[in-house]
Amino acid sequence: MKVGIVGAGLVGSAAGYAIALLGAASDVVFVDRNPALALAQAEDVAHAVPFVGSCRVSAGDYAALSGAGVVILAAGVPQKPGESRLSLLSRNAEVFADVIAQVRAAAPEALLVVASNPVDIMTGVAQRCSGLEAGRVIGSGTILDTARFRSMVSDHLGVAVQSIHAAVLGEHGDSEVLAWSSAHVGGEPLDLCARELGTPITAEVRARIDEGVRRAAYRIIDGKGATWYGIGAGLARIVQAIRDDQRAVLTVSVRTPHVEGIEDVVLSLPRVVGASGVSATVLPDIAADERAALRRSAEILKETAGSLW
Ligand SMILES: NC(=O)C1=CN([C@@H]2O[C@H](COP(=O)(O)OP(=O)(O)OC[C@H]3O[C@@H](n4cnc5c(N)ncnc54)[C@H](O)[C@@H]3O)[C@@H](O)[C@H]2O)C=CC1
Ligand SMILES: CC(=O)C(=O)O
Repeated sequence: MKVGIVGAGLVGSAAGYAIALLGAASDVVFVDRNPALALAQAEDVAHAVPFVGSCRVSAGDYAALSGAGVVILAAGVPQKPGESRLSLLSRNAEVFADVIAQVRAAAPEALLVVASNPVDIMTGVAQRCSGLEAGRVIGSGTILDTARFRSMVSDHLGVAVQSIHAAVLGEHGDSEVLAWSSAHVGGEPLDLCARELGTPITAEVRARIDEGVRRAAYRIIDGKGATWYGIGAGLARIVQAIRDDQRAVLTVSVRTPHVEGIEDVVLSLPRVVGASGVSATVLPDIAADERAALRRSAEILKETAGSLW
């Protein structure tokens, strides 16, 4: 499968690198309004491929996206230190108005995978501009926050991250909801397992992990200006699920008719992801306070999106 990446900056190039190393695509094509950057990223990523396998990596204009099964949208501006994701909306909505029509003309069959922030709202903008059905326009949403959550729980318990099943729901941003009540470790409820291991989830532990996940992007941006490796791998994971029709359950963002009483909102829930995009949602059985927080997150996204779609 050919994967196009529009926006060959830090996130786009990290996604291309992860896709190439994982062998998640036969071809990766970078497109950027700065063609010299796209070409340089393609050349650099291509030089990693001989160490691991085979993937053709190139750069081009929109026409080069022809035949792509997936196009990742990572164009636009990132946050500055201290800035929230939602503050990027008007600037990145303008970028998408320019990009989506050209992507659709070049690659009409492609599923769109959105990374640009605020990713939930940008996913709604991409869905509206593209005219594609909702499940074919997938925001990376909280796939990264879920990875951060699982990683911190794994560190706390001293258990492999692959054995931690836990999800972050709602906005990819400040109002996101860590679904503690539905978290499991190797099939056992998290609280029970944590007590058995002698590493209970006390109120302090919970607050530390909640803050650690919710503030991760701010911390990393303070330290190195941007985040890219985590989301690069998350985008590659979505591409794998589509390419292999895995029907994997991933926390990604799509336009959703109803969430906790809020209608027509774009946010993350655990979704079944395969060759046709998102085909179903698996709503976890979460505690009442988490449901209320999910409703609040949906309200914030709905209010911020305003009349964008
Ligand atoms: N969803 C997530 O979890 C994450 C999302 N992001 C978001 O990803 C986006 C990209 O971030 P970075 O790669 O760090 O930024 P960057 O500035 O390194 O790259 C953005 C690229 O977009 C290109 N671009 C801008 N307008 C364009 C247009 N009209 N057509 C084609 N290309 C255009 C720029 O030339 C640049 O190369 C930001 O909105 C950022 O907030 C960043 C990290 C995680
Ligand atoms: C920047 C961003 O959205 C993140 O790292 O979560």
